[in-house]
Amino acid sequence: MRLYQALRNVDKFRTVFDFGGRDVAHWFPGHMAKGLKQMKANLKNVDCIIEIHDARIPLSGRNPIFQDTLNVRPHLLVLNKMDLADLSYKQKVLKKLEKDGVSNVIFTDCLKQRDDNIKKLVPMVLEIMETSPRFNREENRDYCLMVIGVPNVGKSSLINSLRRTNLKKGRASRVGGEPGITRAVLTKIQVSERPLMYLLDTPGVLPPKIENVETGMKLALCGTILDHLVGEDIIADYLLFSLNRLRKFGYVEKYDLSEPSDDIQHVLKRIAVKLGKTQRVKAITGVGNITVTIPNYTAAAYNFIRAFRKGELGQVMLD
Ligand SMILES: Nc1nc2c(ncn2[C@@H]2O[C@H](COP(=O)(O)OP(=O)(O)OP(=O)(O)O)[C@@H](O)[C@H]2O)c(=O)[nH]1
Repeated sequence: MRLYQALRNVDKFRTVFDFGGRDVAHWFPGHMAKGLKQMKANLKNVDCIIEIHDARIPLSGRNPIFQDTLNVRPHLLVLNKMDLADLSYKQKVLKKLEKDGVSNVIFTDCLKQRDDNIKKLVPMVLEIMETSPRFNREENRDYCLMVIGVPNVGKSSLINSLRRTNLKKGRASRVGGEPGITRAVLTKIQVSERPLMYLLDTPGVLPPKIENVETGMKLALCGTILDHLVGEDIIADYLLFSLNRLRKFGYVEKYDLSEPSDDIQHVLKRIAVKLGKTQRVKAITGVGNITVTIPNYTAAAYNFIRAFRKGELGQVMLD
């Protein structure tokens, strides 16, 4: 009976999120131009681009800056953090990506000690490369890959996971930079013996493409944009909105709520109380000073967002 009432309640929840006229222009600092320039300069030494993105937002935020290059160069899209994504949408996502011209896609979990998909990556890359012409590098017998992607999607983790899986050791032996590679910055790391395959050990960080505030908010939720630039309070509210929209009510039980709620202040208050995140503040009243206990909303918002990013509130597909 209570569940029935609670779900009826859910029907009255927000269906559209009010972004309050926020401007995303300053959400991404412009310091990445240097990295981009360097990446472009090194593309001539690269046979295949491994683009990595967050599996929870397979369509949002990918930077098309490399599109021109990607069109002519073998390209594999790795959708990482699959452990956090609702994979019941996998086929739909693959179809949509294929429609957009992205047909080489693999889902991975780079934190897993042994991820079968990571094992498949080198053979898949080889297959992609063998069916495409090699640009500028016909004479080379080894292959070189470059990992690119927006911040925090797991580029370094992918490189480590590839080393772990293919070289069976923690650290790969480094090889010196080839002429033409900016030696101080880019080093090649072997990831496979047969065929001989290397990847550039410094991943290329792309600024995400933020088409609108909602895309920006999804990127923020996944930890791609520094929280304080967007604001933890609004990220927490957008998280609550998204969980309700997707009917992912794990937060109700986790934080001892009586039912789903669309009111972020109410939810944060419950979280603060449950976690003991309260503050004692002095209040001056007509009858003297008293001390009152108030919830620490900021700490609660922080915890709510962290729990989501660790997968504790369920797997989601935000696109
Ligand atoms: N749940 C989960 N977390 C992951 C996975 N891969 C990476 N992470 C976590 O995501 C965070 C970012 O990973 P990094 O490998 O540093 O990402 P990056 O893209 O190199 O980050 P930048 O250098 O900031 O651009 C870390 O906390 C990782 O532990 C994954 O498959 N699943």
